[in-house]
Amino acid sequence: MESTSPRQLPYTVTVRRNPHRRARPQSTPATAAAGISIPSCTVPKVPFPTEEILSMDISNSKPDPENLRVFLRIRPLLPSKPSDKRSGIAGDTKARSKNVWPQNPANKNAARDQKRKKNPNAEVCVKVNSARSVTVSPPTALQEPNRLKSEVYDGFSRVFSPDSSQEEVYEMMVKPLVDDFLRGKSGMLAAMGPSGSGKTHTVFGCPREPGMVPLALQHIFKQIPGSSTESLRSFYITMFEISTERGKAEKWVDLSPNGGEITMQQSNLKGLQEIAISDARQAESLIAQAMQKRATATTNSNSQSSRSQCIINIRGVAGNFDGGDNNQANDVVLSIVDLAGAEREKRTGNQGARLLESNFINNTSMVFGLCLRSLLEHQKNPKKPMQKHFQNSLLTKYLRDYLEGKKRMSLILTVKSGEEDYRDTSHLLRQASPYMEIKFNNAEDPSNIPNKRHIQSLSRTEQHKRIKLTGSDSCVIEQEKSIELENELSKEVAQRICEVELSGCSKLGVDSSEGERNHIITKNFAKAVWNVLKEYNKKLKVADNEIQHLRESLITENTRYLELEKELKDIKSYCTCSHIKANADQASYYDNNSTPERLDYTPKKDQYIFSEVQGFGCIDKEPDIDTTIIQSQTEKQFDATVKSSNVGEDSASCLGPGNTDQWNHQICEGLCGSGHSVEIEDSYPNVDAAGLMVNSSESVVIHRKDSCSSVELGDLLSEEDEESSDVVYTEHCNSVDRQSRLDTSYEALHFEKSERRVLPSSLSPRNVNLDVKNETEKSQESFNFPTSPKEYVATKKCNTNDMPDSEARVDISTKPEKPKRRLLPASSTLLRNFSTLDIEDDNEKTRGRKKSAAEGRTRTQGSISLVRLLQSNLRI
Ligand SMILES: Nc1ncnc2c1ncn2[C@@H]1O[C@H](COP(=O)(O)OP(=O)(O)OP(=O)(O)O)[C@@H](O)[C@H]1O
Repeated sequence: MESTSPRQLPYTVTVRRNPHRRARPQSTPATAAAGISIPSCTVPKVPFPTEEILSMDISNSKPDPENLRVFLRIRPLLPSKPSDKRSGIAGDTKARSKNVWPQNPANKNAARDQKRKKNPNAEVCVKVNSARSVTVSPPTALQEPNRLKSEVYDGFSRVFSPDSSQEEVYEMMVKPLVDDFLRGKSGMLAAMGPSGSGKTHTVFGCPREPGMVPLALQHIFKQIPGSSTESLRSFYITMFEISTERGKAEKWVDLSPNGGEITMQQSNLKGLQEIAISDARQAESLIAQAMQKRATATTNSNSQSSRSQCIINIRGVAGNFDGGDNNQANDVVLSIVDLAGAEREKRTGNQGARLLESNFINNTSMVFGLCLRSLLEHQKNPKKPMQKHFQNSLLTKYLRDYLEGKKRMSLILTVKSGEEDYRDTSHLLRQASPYMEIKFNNAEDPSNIPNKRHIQSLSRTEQHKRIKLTGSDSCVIEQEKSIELENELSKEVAQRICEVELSGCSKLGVDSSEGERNHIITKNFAKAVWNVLKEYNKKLKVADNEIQHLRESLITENTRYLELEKELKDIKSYCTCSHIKANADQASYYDNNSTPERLDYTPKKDQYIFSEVQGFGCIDKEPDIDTTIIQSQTEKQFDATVKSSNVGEDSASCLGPGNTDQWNHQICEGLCGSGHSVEIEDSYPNVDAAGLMVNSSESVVIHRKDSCSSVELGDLLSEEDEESSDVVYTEHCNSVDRQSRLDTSYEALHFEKSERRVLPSSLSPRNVNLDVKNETEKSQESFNFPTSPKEYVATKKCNTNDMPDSEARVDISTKPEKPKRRLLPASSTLLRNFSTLDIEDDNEKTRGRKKSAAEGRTRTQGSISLVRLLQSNLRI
């Protein structure tokens, strides 16, 4: 797996927990034809790891989605003032103070201030844990009755402590947005928080402490001379608010110097003045004028509480400002939203119009929060559609793209740290802290990915009047652009897209286009595929080496097989008759050099031959010994049926007592002349005469008589032409006492005729007593007969190739096998009759015995006569 187990790829991706079961390796056609299976070395088929490739982590190809950045700023505890008035802001404080309830909170605030002076940290509900975490603790008075506990909120992009300055907040929160804006990336910053928590202070600030907008403008125009912002050569600013008229309806108000009420058509604001800005000072002046127009009111929470949602848009345009060639397709917008703070009726004590405003403000804040919550839930569970909460307020309608995650935005949460502000602070953090999980996966960049909607919006935007500010006073209203200009802009947009894709764009690190992202994905995928192919190439090389090794092994095995086959043929050739005939000369060599050692060259075969020779004795050796009967050694071995394929086929030796030598010699010569070898043992010179009959193919039955030795060669000639190599030795010495000396009178050593046998026998004279046992022992010592069963079996196997095991078994204790009946030719019958000396007594001698098949035959009169004649002629 895993199989040999496949190698792990370098970009290992766990694709299969349970590796696929691999099919058994199938033998190739070549090996199948050769009948050779190579299971262990067969290279398993490995499927192409498509899943692995697809599951590879190509981290560089897809940037991590950007989360919604949520900041938290804690307003410091401020000493209460009888009347909070901001310089430069016109307000009817007298009129508003009438609506504030309770009418005179000064006494209450004074007591609180004294308490705070004694212990500034005693009444703080928010404590900063770290740069990203805060703990909100309920006041002591609320802990036990309401069972409130401290809450820890973590994960903020940044937590600004009460001591943090505007510059610090700007550097950490707004400056990145401005930098992105200058690089062509739009963004929005929205300030949320309860009333009086410092939203307006953070966004706009005051002359001593300028807020984010003035600092951003200073940053923008300060960076223009540099090279990094040369792409954005002109900027425009729009300022407007969403307020309510007596709480009944929302309205758009243009906060520009000459602005008025505007309307919204679809997603566009009709009548909104866009003021071109050339420097930071000009822009700050416009902001100041806008703040004077903004609706504010005095509440118990804030002496100058904002009663509307204020939006500031700074649009950057590429190209020359003065030339009028505004390429709005590449516009980027930096939006800063100052939301009206949610208010609690009990705390604010609003009544009448303030109360209606408060409801509008709270409703807008609620819808704004619902939109973000819906976006978050949709991102967590895509099956859950986003609710269209944005339709419930003008603010959310305008900020739809941001609230649906299509554009990047940031949130700054402002809270008050006083213990009386615990509920507002806790509510805001519980509501807004989950927004940190919102991701901008499909954030569009209108500067680089223009779409139809964007172009349409641009065309509509061009219809608006533009206010060109050459100073603090002058303004120039630009004429409407024609449709032809729109087409030209579209062409230029297309060219710009091509340039960005081809040149790689200098903004690659910041804003990778879709084409570049696809290119990176394709590139990494190609790398992954290339690595996989390299691994497979290595595997193929290893497999080739194994195949080569197996081929060499196969060749070696074939060669070895051929050698073994050749050896087997040689062995078979040794076991055949023809081979023995071919080795007749070697047998003669034994005749002349009959030493036991030399007979061992083919021990399994020649031992038997030698045993026969041993039993047969020699014709011309030591005539003083009449007869030596050498039984084949180990009567027990040869008493049973011994099958041998080679023994006795060709060897024959005849011994005859005295006057029978000549005849026997003739017999021997006849046998030898017929191609049979005669095995003559020299190691037994005392053998005087013996009746020896060797059957070349089948069997020889020797009957010893007192008068003379007679040899019955009944089967000799009859089976001469048979090619059977099996020889069965069967020796039955029915009348011989193996433990006693042989009686001088010949006892018939009757060897029952068996199918194949050679019975070594020798006839000794009457006066000669021969200890058969001694001879047997001597022969065993002299010759290497297979005395052990194992050796015997080995010998048997060597000599009887075609013999069944059942026939090859040696059963010593069992009865001798009955000779099989055979039809003998006439010559065999004749010879057998001839070998029977006592014709008349034949029937009497066989009386009481088990009649053999041959003896059972009736002789014809002619054969009897012929036998008598031969006997008389041969003087037997
Ligand atoms: N960080 C601060 N440091 C000093 N004074 C602050 C800070 N934040 C707010 N203030 C003061 O607190 C008062 C209320 O602030 P601000 O008007 O900005 O609240 P707000 O959130 O805008 O309230 P509203 O929603 O009602 O408009 C102001 O007088 C302001 O000067």
